[in-house]
Amino acid sequence: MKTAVSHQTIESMATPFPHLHFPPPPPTPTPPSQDDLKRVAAHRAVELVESGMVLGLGTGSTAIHALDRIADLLRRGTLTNIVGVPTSKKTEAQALALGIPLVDLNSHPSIDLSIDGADEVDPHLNIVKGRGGSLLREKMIEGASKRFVVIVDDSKLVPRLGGSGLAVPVEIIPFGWEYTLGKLKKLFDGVTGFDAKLRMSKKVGDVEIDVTDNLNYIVDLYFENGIELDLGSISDDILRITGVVEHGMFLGMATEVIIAGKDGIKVMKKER
Ligand SMILES: O=C(CO)[C@H](O)[C@H](O)COP(=O)(O)O
Repeated sequence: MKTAVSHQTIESMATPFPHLHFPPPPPTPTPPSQDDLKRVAAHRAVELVESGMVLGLGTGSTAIHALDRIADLLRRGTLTNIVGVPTSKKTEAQALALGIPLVDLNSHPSIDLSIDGADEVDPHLNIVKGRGGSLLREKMIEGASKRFVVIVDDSKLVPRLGGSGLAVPVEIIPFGWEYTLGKLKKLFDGVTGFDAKLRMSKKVGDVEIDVTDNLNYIVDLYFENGIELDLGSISDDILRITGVVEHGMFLGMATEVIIAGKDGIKVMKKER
């Protein structure tokens, strides 16, 4: 009893109008997560999809948001008669699970619109792709597209390719891989901070070489200061090495890049 009285006294002292009930202050808004930003960029890109289109379906944690949205619009009947060309086996499985009808590049060599993520985007809309290992199919499908829309959160913007410290991937054939790796190392001999490594993947209790959907290997090229050389020339030089299948620099291919940041969406468009 004594305790209750003294408690009320303290409360009355703390609140000048103890009979009034004040609602709790509104919660401070939490900043969007990186995944929220990826979703925002993806949903904006899907606004470009029209019924009847042939779509290139990208690979990765950003592209999956586009797939989800397309599937949702198909279910609602807002979009009809869409077919997708998947850029990887993983995307193929995801699209099938979501009920997106699929075709392939052989039957549909001209694609209306491709939507895909990227690892890096430079100010000229050149991009690096292939951290997920799907660079070859992505480059074929996105290269066959009338419109290629890249969707990223703003952490992917770099002043020059290679500048994020992530790799520029190169897909090579398994035969003689050490020879091809050696040739790639020689190409950038003398470039400060350069390194090249065969991509390894961890399997349960074991370490194994990463194998692409095309049963090839990947060499990751690291440029400590980003690529300071002419991108077109080094693209040609890499592709000239016998044993190299393709690299992950997509130069001049993106028609637009949709960038989501905490302050909103920015769209960079290729100059015509
Ligand atoms: O090129 C890719 C896969 O080969 C991906 O698009 C790229 O790695 C970006 O992935 P994420 O959206 O998960 O960051």
